[in-house]
Amino acid sequence: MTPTSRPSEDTAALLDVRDLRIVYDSPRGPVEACSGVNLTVRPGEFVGIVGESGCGKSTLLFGIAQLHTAPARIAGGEVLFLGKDLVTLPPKELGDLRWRNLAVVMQSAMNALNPVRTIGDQFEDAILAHEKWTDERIRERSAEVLRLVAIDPVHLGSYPHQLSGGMRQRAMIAMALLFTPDLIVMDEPTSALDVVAQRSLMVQIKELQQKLGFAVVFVTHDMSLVSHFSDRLLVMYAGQVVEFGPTRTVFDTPSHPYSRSLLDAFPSIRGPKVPLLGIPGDPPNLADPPAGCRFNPRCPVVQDACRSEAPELYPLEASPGVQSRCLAHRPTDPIDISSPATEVTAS
Ligand SMILES: Nc1ncnc2c1ncn2[C@@H]1O[C@H](COP(=O)(O)OP(=O)(O)OP(=O)(O)O)[C@@H](O)[C@H]1O
Repeated sequence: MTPTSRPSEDTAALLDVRDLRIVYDSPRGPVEACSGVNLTVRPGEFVGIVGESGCGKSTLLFGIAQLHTAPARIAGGEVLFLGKDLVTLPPKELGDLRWRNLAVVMQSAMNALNPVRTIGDQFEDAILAHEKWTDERIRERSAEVLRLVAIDPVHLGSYPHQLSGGMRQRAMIAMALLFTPDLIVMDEPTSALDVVAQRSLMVQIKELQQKLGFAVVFVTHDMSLVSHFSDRLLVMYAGQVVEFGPTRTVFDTPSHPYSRSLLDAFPSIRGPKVPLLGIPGDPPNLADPPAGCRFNPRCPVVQDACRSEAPELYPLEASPGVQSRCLAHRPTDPIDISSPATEVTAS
């Protein structure tokens, strides 16, 4: 990847992911699920990551937290967090940073929590892995973080199966808050919940974030879910960042044709009723992505150049803070996508 793919150095960044490449080694060859991802997160910022299933969102999160396991491996790049590169950090130092400075909340609390240990025991394990606190201090802190997520501390004595799905997710968030980390990465923490519980959990995460000041990287495939809660939105497609910018701007005036298609595929809760447009075709096989722009076989405004020239992530002069991976946005010789699209090859 060339330096032009990294248009904005962000010296104030808490997390600075640089040209990260994550590969799954499969019997049929390497599958690059993250292809040169650049991403910055500032202290206290809420960054949403959206994209269709299989575009590499979870892989990226696992890579950021260095929780990836074989057959996944980091094939290049850096994950700078609090000035340290997590990719090369010795396991002991990485272990010290996790929970204390960087916490992770995964999709299903039922899988992440140990079913045969009480919530309180699991909080205690997490604390004792880092601190030699007294039993009383552990109890106090555990009760405090449960209260923060509106769960009665009496549930420190409960087993995960005794809590509702929403409570389990909130208990996981409480656990992530034990040391008030600088950053919490969340992989679809609301996806197993009904829409009402989803919204209430999102509101709660946002309130906690504003109160405690931690930054959030939040992965979802639901663009509308993060629209009200994130400061910046990163749109991923086929292992690459295709658009990154202030959420309102990306939402109101999406620049990349994929972002536009993704928005058209979700209903607006309050806006006028419009027919939902699906995105034709499927995301590509990452073992053999298409030449040129990876979205070209499905792009409604594809031009001939898109089939052979791979776009970089270009900063948009007209939209400060927005970057787009579309040849229409390259600073020199941008292509014209206003004319009717040539034939879309996706079925
Ligand atoms: N164990 C594996 N072996 C080979 N390839 C894999 C493996 N796990 C994931 N992949 C590849 O990585 C790509 C990205 O997967 P990932 O789970 O990160 O996507 P995602 O955007 O998080 O999807 P979802 O929204 O469904 O969770 C997949 O399309 C797949 O090609």
